[in-house]
Formats: sequence, C-alpha cells, structure tokens
Amino acid sequence: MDRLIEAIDNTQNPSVVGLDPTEALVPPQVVASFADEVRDSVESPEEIESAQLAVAYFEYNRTIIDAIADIVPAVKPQIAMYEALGPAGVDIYTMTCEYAAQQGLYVLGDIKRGDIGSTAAAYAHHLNGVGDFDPWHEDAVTVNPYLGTDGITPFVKAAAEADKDIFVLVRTSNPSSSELQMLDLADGTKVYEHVADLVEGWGAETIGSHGYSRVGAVVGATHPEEGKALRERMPHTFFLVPGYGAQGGTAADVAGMFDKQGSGAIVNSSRGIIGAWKKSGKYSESMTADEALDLVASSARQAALGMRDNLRVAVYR
Ligand SMILES: O=c1ccn([C@@H]2O[C@H](COP(=O)(O)O)[C@@H](O)[C@H]2O)c(=O)[nH]1
Repeated sequence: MDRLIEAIDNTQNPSVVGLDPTEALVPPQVVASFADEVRDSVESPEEIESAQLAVAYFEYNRTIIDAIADIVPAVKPQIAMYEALGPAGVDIYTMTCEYAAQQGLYVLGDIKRGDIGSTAAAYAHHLNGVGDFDPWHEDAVTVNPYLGTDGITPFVKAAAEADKDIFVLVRTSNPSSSELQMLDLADGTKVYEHVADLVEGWGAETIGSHGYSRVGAVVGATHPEEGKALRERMPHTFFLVPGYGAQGGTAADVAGMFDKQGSGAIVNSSRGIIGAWKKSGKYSESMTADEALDLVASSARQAALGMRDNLRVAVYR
C-alpha cells in the first residue's frame, strides 16, 4: 500500500476516479464518430455495436484520464462495464489500465473475484501476470471474501510477489448490504466485523513502511458510523471507500474512516466525476464529438477538484 499512500501524499488528494463507462455516459456523437472505423475492422455485422462502444469507451476514458492525471492519485476501472461488451470490452479494460499506469496513476481494478483456492490462484494472475508478462496493468484488485481464507491466500501471495495490493469487501455501500453483513454471530459480533478481523489477520505479514498492509478493505461511504468503528478495529488496514456522490455519501460521512494523520483511506467516485458533463448544463446535441469530449474533460476535472477540496476540508483538519 506504500505506493498508493505516497501517490495520495503527492497529490494531497485521497480520492480515486472510477472509470465505469456505460452507453448512457458517453456522449452519443462520440460513439457515432467511430462508426466508419469499426465497420471496416469487425468480422461480422453483429459485432459492430460492441466494437463501436468499446472504442468510444477508450476515447472517453483517455479524455478523462488526461483531464485528471495531475490532480488525483488513482483510478478504479470497473471491469463489469467492459466485460458487458465481450472481448472488445475486455481489450479496452486492459488498454485503459495500461494508459492510466503510463500517466503515473495507481490502477485499482474493481474485479471482485473470489473462488476456491485453485481457482483463486488463477484469478490472482491479475496481479502477478504470466511469467514476465503483466496483461492487466493493475496495481490492486478487489476481492470477495465469501469463500474464506483459501479464496484469499492466493491473492495475498500474488500481491506480495508483484508488490501489489488487494481490497477485500467488508462493509459494502449498497442498499441490501445489511442482509448478510449485519447478521449477529454467536459471540455478539456482526458478520462484517468478523470479516474485518479476518482481513486484519490476512494482511498481518505484509505491513509496509506507512503502517498499512497489502490487504485493504472496502468500506462504503454510506455507513459512516460503522466505517468509523472499523477504522479503530482495523489499524493496519487501508480502506477503499465507494459510495461517495452518486450513492449519497459525503465528505463528512467518510471523515471518520481516516486515521489521525489524515491517511488510511481513499474515496471513490465514478458517475459523479465521469458523468459530470451531463449535469454541467453546457451540453448540446449539436456539438461535434471533439467539443463533447472537451466538455467531458472540463466537467470531470471540475468535479474531481471539487471532491478533492471537500475531502481536504473534512479529512486534513
Ligand atoms: O461497496 C461497494 C463496492 C464497490 N462499489 C463500486 O464502486 C463504484 C461506485 O460507483 P458510483 O458511480 O460512484 O456510485 C462502482 O464501480 C461499484 O461497483 C460500490 O459502489 N460499493
């Protein structure tokens, strides 16, 4: 986690921009501008739509990355948005991760994998690659702990080998998260608290020079009180905090998830940054693709600066 913490220190910005493109978030003239290019490159007419969206997603992502790379430490591409397009989308996911890494950003792949040990070992190649080849270009991935220790150990091992990190789901931001996570166990703890204790244990051998291990936790901005209590309970665990912005979380809600030095967490916003152009009031259907991308860039930068400034006030107090 040392590299992430140093990137946050360098930017004085504990936020990560989520790259979660959807068809509704990319201006239509940008998608349309790739029609001729993909028509000549696909093997069958059925592939045209996904190929066209995929190249449009990459242009959109590159525009956003260029607009924010000097002010944020990290990006979090959500692989589901890319897998939804099939192989063309997966290619764009890896190209996005590579491009972001080339711009000096820490790349947190939101892949939420989890399986029995042998299969988890295969998923863990997201971190340690294939021989010397790193096809994914991620610095960290998210992992689902539902299968327990043997589903996590391969990721911890791969992360240590490759000098990378993982973030394990502990208290997620979504409305139904309490159905399982808030259940009471026989010893009086909640399920999510038990997972939190496991996560501290899974990371114990990998604590870096800033006091945090390679095994981070996902803690939703929508649970401020539980997040604050988890900060105390998990002194060596760095938090990835989604749920800011579009899901209702605020800077005040996440403040308690940071440690006394203003470290210990990074807050994600996806739609709130990459979709800011839609709320700018400046968009017009008559814009060219280049004009629309300029608006995407300026709106994303403005939203990212606003988030940074709000977090600075709430966290670096
Ligand atoms: O508990 C969780 C875990 C992951 N996510 C992911 O974060 C982003 C949030 O997107 P917004 O547009 O900022 O709401 C998305 O990729 C989720 O899959 C989460 O929201 N909550």
